[in-house]
Amino acid sequence: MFRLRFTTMVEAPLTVAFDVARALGRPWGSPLEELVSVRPELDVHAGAPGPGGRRLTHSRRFSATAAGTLVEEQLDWESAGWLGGLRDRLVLRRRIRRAMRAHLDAYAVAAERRALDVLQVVGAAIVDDGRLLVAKRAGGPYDGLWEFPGGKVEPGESQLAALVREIEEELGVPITPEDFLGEVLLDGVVGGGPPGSSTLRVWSARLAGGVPVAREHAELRWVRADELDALDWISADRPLVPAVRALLRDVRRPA
Ligand SMILES: Nc1nc2c([nH]c(=O)n2[C@H]2C[C@H](O)[C@@H](COP(=O)(O)OP(=O)(O)OP(=O)(O)O)O2)c(=O)[nH]1
Repeated sequence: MFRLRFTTMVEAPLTVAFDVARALGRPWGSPLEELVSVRPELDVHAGAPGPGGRRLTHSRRFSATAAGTLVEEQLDWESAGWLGGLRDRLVLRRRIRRAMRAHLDAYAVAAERRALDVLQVVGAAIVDDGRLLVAKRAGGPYDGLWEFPGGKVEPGESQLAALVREIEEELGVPITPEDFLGEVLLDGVVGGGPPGSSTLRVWSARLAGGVPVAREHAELRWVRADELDALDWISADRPLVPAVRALLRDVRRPA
């Protein structure tokens, strides 16, 4: 058996990175059978490409980072017999590595191009004195639910520039974004792109002056870590609550 690992960083939301990877398939002819598919985190396929009784398992993991989606791939190759194993190691491994590299370069370009058609939402987990600033939506389908202040990234705008602009518009204050906290899938169509493609990416942030005012929200509230669970969040945001809780605990820990 031999194993090959590849990593690719894609400037695209998790959903786009996952969907484009699935659509492009793999750089060899024979189809593999799906073993696991957890959109947008994990995709595992296995099968016997070509003659000789070899078995190949191909796993792809997708994780959100500040720079985009990190795609980690692993190929586990079981050869038929001792001689087959030697031949596969000497010849096939190099060939697969080359084919995968070309495939992954093309994949990154395709995913980044597709990402331009998908509307992206950014949010700020603004912390101060061990508390998080949460905002209650006013009107629309999420009326009365709590969220991270933020909004949609405009075409050509960087995500962090959009975050700073949205907070200035919504709360009337400047912020300094800090650490990337995570990315979650948004429900339905946020606007533009196929349904289910948009995600919310959240950064921790600090106030850089002033006092936040609810210009567009029904209410703003500073909450402690132990109050997070009880809030009536937009349901898409809930998976981010543990990261926010950890953030508030870190902030409170003495240096
Ligand atoms: N800002 C924000 N939006 C969220 C969160 N969770 C969530 O599902 N959303 C959804 C609600 C909206 O469909 C979309 C963000 O739209 P928005 O209305 O806040 O954006 P925007 O300020 O740019 O709005 P607009 O001027 O274009 O109407 O993302 C969240 O925590 N924060």
